[in-house]
Amino acid sequence: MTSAAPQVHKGLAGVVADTTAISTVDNSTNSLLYRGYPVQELAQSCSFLEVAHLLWRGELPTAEQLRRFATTEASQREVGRTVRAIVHHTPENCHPMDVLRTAVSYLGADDPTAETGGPEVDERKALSLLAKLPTVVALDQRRRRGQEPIPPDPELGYVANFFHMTSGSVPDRETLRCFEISLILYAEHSFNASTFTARVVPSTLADLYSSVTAAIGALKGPLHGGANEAVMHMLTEIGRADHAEQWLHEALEQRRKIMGFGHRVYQHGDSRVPIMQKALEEFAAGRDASALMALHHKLETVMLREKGIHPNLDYLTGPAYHLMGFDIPTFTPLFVMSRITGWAAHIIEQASANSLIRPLSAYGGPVQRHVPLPAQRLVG
Ligand SMILES: CC(=O)SCCNC(=O)CCNC(=O)[C@H](O)C(C)(C)COP(=O)(O)OP(=O)(O)OC[C@H]1O[C@@H](n2cnc3c(N)ncnc32)[C@H](O)[C@@H]1OP(=O)(O)O
Ligand SMILES: O=C([O-])CC(=O)C(=O)O
Repeated sequence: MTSAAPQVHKGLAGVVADTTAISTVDNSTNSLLYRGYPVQELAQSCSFLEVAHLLWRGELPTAEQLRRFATTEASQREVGRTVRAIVHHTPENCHPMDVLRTAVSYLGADDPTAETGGPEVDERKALSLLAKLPTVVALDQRRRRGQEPIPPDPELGYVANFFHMTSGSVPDRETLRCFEISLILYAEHSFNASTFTARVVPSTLADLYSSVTAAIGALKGPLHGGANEAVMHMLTEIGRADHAEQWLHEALEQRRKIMGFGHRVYQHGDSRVPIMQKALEEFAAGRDASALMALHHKLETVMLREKGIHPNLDYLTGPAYHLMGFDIPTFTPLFVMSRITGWAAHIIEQASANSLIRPLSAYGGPVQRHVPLPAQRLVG
């Protein structure tokens, strides 16, 4: 008697892999809660560091807790000589995500407590990465532009310091706020591919740096975090609003995936899009952005009409980061600067109630056969 073929859940679609108390994405209401708070409310009135504290400790900080959290972050932004050398010597034609992944891997090797576990130790490592990742991203963008590095300024807030390190100046309030909103929206999104990766690694009892290194690799691809870059490449390829309709028809005919559209969880639109749309429109209003915004709007309208598929967050952050002056290959590293918060929260949660993550597979290879003798197989 043969047993029934196991049911395969390709891409783990629809599979509930574990319980989490960190966030929930509700497709039926298009809502997203971080530790119970609607992301709309967090984006409206909180700073990114408050959200990081919320994700890691479960509660928004008091004024004193926030002061201590921000002081520790500001004091840890410097990276040592070896990390600066890693950034400097990694080939310029590699992707900045490769540089970031390598830098995090090195930071793990350089931390004598890397193998030590426990939520407090892991949160300390995560805060150190939260502080250092912007420094690495800024160093890399500047060396690719042939510019001298700018050291972090501990007197500046997290977002202002990042702009200072990349461009040498702190932009206006609208730019800072639009960027901060993007970080809050990118911070956490339940069991997405990179976060699931971040949980698989510590499920073997490996350390936080190994987990973050692997998660950076998972975020890089254009079906996930890499889409924010792909959106801007696509908009550049289309060029003008009056080209959008024909371009889209041809792309769909060639069965191309339209970057920045669709989502595994949301069928009726990404809960974060309206918030980011408003932030982008307010930010773009005072800038010379009307041609890009017209193209952006047109493509979205035609895509919805032709395919009924809504944009995701990357469709908004791509042009926002472009208008803020970041180079396109830096966009996914900006996502990493934010998602380190969600990844670390999940790493800590996974460790607190661990079970090795090891699914089954259905076998689809050849039936059992026997290795021929050398005289029979090593011929020709
Ligand atoms: C922050 C983030 O990571 S958000 C996601 C960022 N990624 C992107 O923007 C890349 C473009 N989008 C996609 O590739 C997909 O929508 C994903 C990967 C995000 C989700 O994929 P899945 O849930 O596996 O859906 P899948 O790719 O099977 O799509 C289902 C159907 O919708 C179509 N579809 C979904 N997204 C798109 C798209 N962006 N362009 C064209 N068609 C699409 C598929 O072709 C498929 O149609 P079919 O059933 O006729 O073959
Ligand atoms: O949830 C997902 O699959 C992808 C996503 O939007 C995210 O990680 O922010």
